[in-house]
Amino acid sequence: MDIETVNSLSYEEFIELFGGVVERCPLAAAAVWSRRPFGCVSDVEAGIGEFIDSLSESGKEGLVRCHPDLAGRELASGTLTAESQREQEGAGLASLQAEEAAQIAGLNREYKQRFGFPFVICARTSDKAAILQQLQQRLRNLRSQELLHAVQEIKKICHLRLQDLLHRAPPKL
Ligand SMILES: NC(=O)N[C@H]1NC(=O)NC1=O
Repeated sequence: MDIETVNSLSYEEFIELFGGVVERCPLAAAAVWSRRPFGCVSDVEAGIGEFIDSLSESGKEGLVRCHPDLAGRELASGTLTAESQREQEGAGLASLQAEEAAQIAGLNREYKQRFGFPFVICARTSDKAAILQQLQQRLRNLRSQELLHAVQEIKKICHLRLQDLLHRAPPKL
């Protein structure tokens, strides 16, 4: 999809297409709408990045909380967003041994208790071993470091989701 196509989308079409690039936060796409026309496709990503950076600390925490647990209940029940389902399956989280699943669930719980938001990592640039290692390591961070880290991971997830969309054929909306 080229930039002319992106610029020609109505607000509703734009949100339908880009509303999920930040997990369960269509506001991120809605916030960049007024920046049209975009000069190039990476302007969309830059705009979303700036929107995220402009959030207050509690806003950033809210953004992190929009993310489902990795290998959590929603993966088991098939109620994740299509994007998250694909990402978690790709990292091997849908086929964990019972012991691995219990270990990740325990660490996710510990992480949430310590920081008050879920552990977020870009699953597509990771695998289950790296996720487990990162969970253990990041649990030792300060809360402020972790919030920054989680926001960086959200931007990576957003980048890859945008790449998927932009390399797709133009939408038939
Ligand atoms: N908790 C968490 O990291 N969730 C996610 N990571 C990812 O790549 N997709 C997600 O939904």
